[in-house]
Amino acid sequence: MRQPVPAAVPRARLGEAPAGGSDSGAVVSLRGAELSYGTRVVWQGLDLEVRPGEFLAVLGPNGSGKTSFVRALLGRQPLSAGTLTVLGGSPREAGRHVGYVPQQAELSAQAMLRARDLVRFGIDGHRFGPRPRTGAVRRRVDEILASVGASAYADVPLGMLSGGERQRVRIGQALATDPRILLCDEPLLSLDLNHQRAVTELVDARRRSHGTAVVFVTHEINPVLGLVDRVLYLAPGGHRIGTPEEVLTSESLSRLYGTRVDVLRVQGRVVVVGAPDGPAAPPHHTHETAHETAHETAPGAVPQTEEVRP
Ligand SMILES: Nc1ncnc2c1ncn2[C@@H]1O[C@H](COP(=O)(O)OP(=O)(O)OP(=O)(O)O)[C@@H](O)[C@H]1O
Repeated sequence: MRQPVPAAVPRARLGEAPAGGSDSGAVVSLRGAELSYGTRVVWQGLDLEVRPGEFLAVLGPNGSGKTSFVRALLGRQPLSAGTLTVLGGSPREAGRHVGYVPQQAELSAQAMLRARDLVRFGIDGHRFGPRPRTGAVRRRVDEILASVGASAYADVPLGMLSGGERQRVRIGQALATDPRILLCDEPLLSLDLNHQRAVTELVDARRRSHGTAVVFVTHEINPVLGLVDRVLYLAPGGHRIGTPEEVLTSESLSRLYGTRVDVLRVQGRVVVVGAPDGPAAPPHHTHETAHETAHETAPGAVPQTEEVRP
C-alpha cells in the first residue's frame, strides 16, 4: 500500500484502537462477505479491511456490484453471508459517521433547493423533531460551502448549477456531519477533466486532513490513480484486492475476466484493452480468498466488445 496513513492526520483520529473501530483499527471490516439478489450472487468471499485515511477505489464493469457494495456499507442492503462491521458496529449504527456522495442524482426533487439548503440537510437532516436554525448552524454551513469552494453559489438553486458545481455541493453535504468514512458512488460521472480534478482533490484533502477513509466507486481509475492506496476490482469472475500496481495488470485482469485483457501504461495513465463491460454480468460460480489470488472465471464471462478506456 502506498501511504495508508496520511502524515497530517492526528494519531488520535487514526486510532490504534479507535472508539468505534474494530480491534485492528479498521473502519470497515468484511469477512467472507457475500451479496445476492435472490439466486443471483453478485460478489462473494470478500475479505477486506479499510483503514482510517485509506483511499480505496472500487472498480469493475457494469453490473459487477459496485453500487451494491456501497449500499451494503450504508446498511441499505444486507449481506447474504459473512459479516460486515462499520466503525466496529452495524452499518446502520455507524450511519451518522458515514458521508455519502451519490451518483449524479435525479435533479427534479432538488432543483429548487439552494446549495446551502442541501448542506444544512447534511447537518441536521438526520435528526428528528424541530431543526435548529441557529447562527451556529448557519456559520457551519458557510464554513462547509467555503471548504468545497462553493460559497459563490451558496444561494443559487441546484437546478441552475453545472454538474461540477453540484458535485462540490454534494461533497459539502456529505462532509457536513464530519464523517469518518466517505462513500462516493461514481462522483465523477459526466464531469469534465477540470471538475474531475477539483472533486478528487476535495476528497483527498479531506482524508489527509481528517483521516477520513474514502471508498470511491469509479469506472475510470485515471483521475484518482495518484491518490489510490488500494483497489477492489469486482468482475464477473470474482474480485481482487491490492495496490493499483498489483491489480491493474494484464495477468490479473485476464484472470478476473477469463479472457485476454491487456493493461498498458501510457504517460502515467492506465489503458485497459479487451475488458468486457457489458451490463449483464453472469453470476459467480467459484470464489477464493481475496488479495493476491484472483477468482476463477464464471462460465460465460466472454467479452462481447473490445473497449479502450483512456
Ligand atoms: N434491488 C435489486 N434487486 C435485484 N437485483 C439487483 C438490485 N440491485 C442491483 N441488482 C443487480 O445486481 C447487479 C449489481 O448491480 P450494481 O448496481 O451493484 O452494479 P454496479 O457495478 O454498480 O453497476 P453499474 O456500473 O452499471 O452502476 C446487477 O446485475 C443488478 O441488476
